[in-house]
Amino acid sequence: MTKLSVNINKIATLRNSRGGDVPNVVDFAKDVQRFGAEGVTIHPRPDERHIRYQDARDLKPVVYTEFNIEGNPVKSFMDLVLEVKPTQVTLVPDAEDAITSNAGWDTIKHKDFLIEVISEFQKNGIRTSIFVDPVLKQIEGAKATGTDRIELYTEGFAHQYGLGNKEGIKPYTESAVLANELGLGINAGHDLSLDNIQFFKENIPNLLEVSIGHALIAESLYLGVENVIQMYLQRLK
Ligand SMILES: CC(=O)[C@@H](O)[C@H](O)COP(=O)(O)O
Ligand SMILES: NCC(=O)COP(=O)(O)O
Repeated sequence: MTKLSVNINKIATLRNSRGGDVPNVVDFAKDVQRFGAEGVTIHPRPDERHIRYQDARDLKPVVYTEFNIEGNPVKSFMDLVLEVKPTQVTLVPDAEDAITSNAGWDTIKHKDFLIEVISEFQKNGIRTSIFVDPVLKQIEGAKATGTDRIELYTEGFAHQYGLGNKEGIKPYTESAVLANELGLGINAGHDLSLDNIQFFKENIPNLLEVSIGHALIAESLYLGVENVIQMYLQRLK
């Protein structure tokens, strides 16, 4: 059984574009859980261009499924996560000016740093996951950090799958087999979608959780727009 955690960053992006509170991210989080989502993911960035630090605090009392906060463990992020105490923190080595996450950790180079921050979160009862590329030595390196889980960075798979190349799954399957042998839990995310999720799941043994945002929100727009247009037309008769 693989849990679906909905990343609601894009809802905050839409809200921020008008400066008000529509759509409301807390209501959206309540609704995705009502509709069956098994987790809510946010990825606050230091510039707060979508999810704001205050959103994390406001979401804490309403997220009764798994609450996953992702981000680069700079001091302000660490303080926030230690205050909010989500179910899981996912550490992502994203540069401040990156449009979106674009690489996993070098778990060998940053081993000491990761050991330190991971143990701090674990001491506070927060499960840890670290964002990694599907590279065997990076999975071994992840094990050495003491993390509970890894999150496989799936952009490469999604890109290849979109081009019709199913071989792109291979490094992910091999990484998952190794992670299972090492006793690491396996999450995955980035550019997963209705098109590629089933194939991905079928090829990853013991996939515990996926976090999906960009495609899921875009798909919701496409799949909902007909209904909403009919509702407007009804009111304009
Ligand atoms: C780690 C990861 O792949 C996602 O959290 C992704 O980075 C979403 O962040 P943005 O919504 O800022 O693209
Ligand atoms: N961890 C991945 C995530 O939360 C969502 O990534 P995306 O679906 O917005 O690419």
